[in-house]
Order: sequence, then C-alpha cells, then structure tokens
Amino acid sequence: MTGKPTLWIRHESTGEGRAPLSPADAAELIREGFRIVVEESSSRVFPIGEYEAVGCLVAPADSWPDAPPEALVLGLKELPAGDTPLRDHVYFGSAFAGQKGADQLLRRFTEGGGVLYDLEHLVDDTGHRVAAFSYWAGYVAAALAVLAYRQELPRSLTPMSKDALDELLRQRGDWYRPSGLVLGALGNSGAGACDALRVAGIEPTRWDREETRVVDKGELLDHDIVINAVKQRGPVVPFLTETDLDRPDRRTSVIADVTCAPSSDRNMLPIYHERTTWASPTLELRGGSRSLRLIAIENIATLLPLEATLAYSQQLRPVLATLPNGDIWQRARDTFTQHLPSLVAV
Ligand SMILES: NC(=O)c1ccc[n+]([C@@H]2O[C@H](COP(=O)([O-])OP(=O)(O)OC[C@H]3O[C@@H](n4cnc5c(N)ncnc54)[C@H](O)[C@@H]3O)[C@@H](O)[C@H]2O)c1
Repeated sequence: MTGKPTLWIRHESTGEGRAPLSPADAAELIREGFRIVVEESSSRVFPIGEYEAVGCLVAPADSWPDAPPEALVLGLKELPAGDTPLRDHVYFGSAFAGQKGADQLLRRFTEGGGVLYDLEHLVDDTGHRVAAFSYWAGYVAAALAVLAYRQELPRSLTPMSKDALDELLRQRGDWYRPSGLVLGALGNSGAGACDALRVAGIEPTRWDREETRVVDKGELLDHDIVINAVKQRGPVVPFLTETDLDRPDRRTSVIADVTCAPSSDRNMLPIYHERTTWASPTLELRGGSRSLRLIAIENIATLLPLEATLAYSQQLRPVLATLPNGDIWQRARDTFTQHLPSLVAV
C-alpha cells in the first residue's frame, strides 16, 4: 500500500451487531481524505443511512470479495467459509496461535497477496493493544453475574440497549445486596465491571496486582459474586483451582470470567473447560444448596452493540488514520509475516 487505502467496511456474516467504525468516526476519516465504502447489513447496530449521510459509499452485503484491489477490507468477526484467495483485510482473524483452520486461512492470504492485519495484534510500541472491547466486556459480564445471582437472567440473551440492561440491573426493593469482588479492577474490563456492579447498588471490592501478591482464597470466596478481569502475559499461579470450590467457607455463588481462556496457560481460573454461550450463559460448577455458576462468554460485549462499537471505533479511528505506513501497521504486517513460516511445514 502507498497512498491512503479505500476502507471497505463489510457486513458481518455472523450476525454481529457491532461494527469496527461508527458513522461519526467514518466522517472524521473522510474529512482526513479517506474514501469509505460500507456494505449494507441487516445486523449492524447503525442503519446504513447514517454512514451514507456522512459521505460513505454504499455496497451490497458480502460484496467485499469484489472490492477494488486498493481497498482494505475492515470487519470484526470471522469470514464466511471459503477457499478463495484474500487481499488485505483488518479483522479478528484468530490465526496466529495455531487455531483450527488457521493454516488454511493464512494460505488464502498468501495466495491472494494480502496481509491479515489482526485487530488482536494492533499494538503500540509497548505491546499494548490499541483497541479493545474490554470496558463493555467487563460491564456486561458483571451485569450478567448480578442477574444470575438474583435468578433474573433472561432465558435468551439478545443484544440490547444499555438503558434496558441497566433497568434490569437496578436493584428494586430492600433485598439483600450481594457482595462483589473484581479481580483486575484497575484495568479496562475491571473498570466496566465495577461500574456495572455500582449500577446494581453494589460497591465492589477491588483487587489488582497489589492485593493479589498473596491470594487469600478465603477472602476471595467470601464474596457472593466474583468477576475475573485480569490480563496475564505469561504462565500464572491460578487464583482458584477445582478443590477450592469445595471449601466449606465458600460464599461465592456466581463467577464471571471475562478473561475466558480455559485452555490457556495464563488462565487464572482453571475451574472449567468450556466457555458458556449466549444460548446457555451459565455453567453449573457445583449444584445443590451451595450452588456455583460460571459465566464465561467470548465476545460478551456484543450484548451492548452500540456502546461497544462507539468505544471501539473511537480507539481504532486514530490508528486507521495512520494507514498505510504508521508504526502500528508496520508492526501488524511483521506479525503476519512472522506467522507465515509455519505454512511451509504443512
Ligand atoms: N470475553 C470477552 O469478550 C473479552 C473482551 C475484552 C477483553 N477480554 C479479556 O479481559 C481481560 C482483561 O482485559 P483488559 O483489556 O481489561 O486488560 P487491562 O490490561 O486493561 O487490565 C488488566 C488488569 O489486570 C491486572 N492484573 C494483572 N495481573 C494481575 C494479578 N495477578 N492480580 C490482579 N490483577 C492483575 C492488571 O494490573 C490490569 O489492571 C483479558 O484477558 C482480555 O483478553 C475479554
């Protein structure tokens, strides 16, 4: 890429309501000289007219394979299955950690002469991700944990507005107020989790690195609700293991794990093996009178597509503005290239 690329925002074939860029941020990039094409979408939280009104061009849903060669396709979630060669694409490709189908996907990029700029790997010079859905992931996780605690979790969870979620969350009446602990409280997800608990009338106990130098498991499990929003970069000593769940002094009855990485060596809560889902948001870890339920949903911020998109887009826009040759993009290209040699071995 040399000059500013055309940004081509694709429809999310997974039915995702979030988008990588809001109409307001698209308008800003257009003012900075970008040409932006937006595909029509039945699932996106913003109607296509809002993009059109700020000067974006409109294309039919799923027409990105025919985008002009200079276009940089921008999306969030996985592509529809296929084997056609791919050109430059920005999205969560999930292909750099040996995931299922990763080699085939990377091969499609090499065949098409394209680069996969993985949103997970857009990092600054200290290695920090430049855009993430963290705050709203923490918010939703804590909100669902409170609702699960109160046995008020809606049967089927579908995207909603923050007002609607907060309305569910606000404590009515003078019932017992559960206690809540947020692990990783000083981080982005942690901040969201704390805010959601406060909406529910719960002032959270906030633990971060300082408070977990030596983990007091008794104190940890003395909270009705525990939210794990910790981010670890290497192998860890877990906060809890399976046997801790049977401690007679356990008060905790709902754990929400924002981290959601049961098979990772960075998992601070090796107490479950499968994530939970929108269709089945809680997993019973212990039953009976001392029940314990877990919530661990990937892409959990999808429940609030508007807030999640606005926050994400605000972080991504200044990074997009540095295309094509900003350091972040150069680093992302290097990351892509570094993951290609594994293809030679297959
Ligand atoms: N489920 C989802 O949809 C979803 C979405 C976004 C982020 N996440 C995950 O949420 C987690 C947090 O992400 P983030 O962006 O908020 O990270 P962050 O870097 O903003 O915050 C992480 C916090 O964890 C703290 N921490 C690290 N080690 C700790 C320890 N041993 N004890 C206590 N605190 C510790 C850090 O000091 C920091 O405050 C990550 O694992 C991320 O992958 C999940």
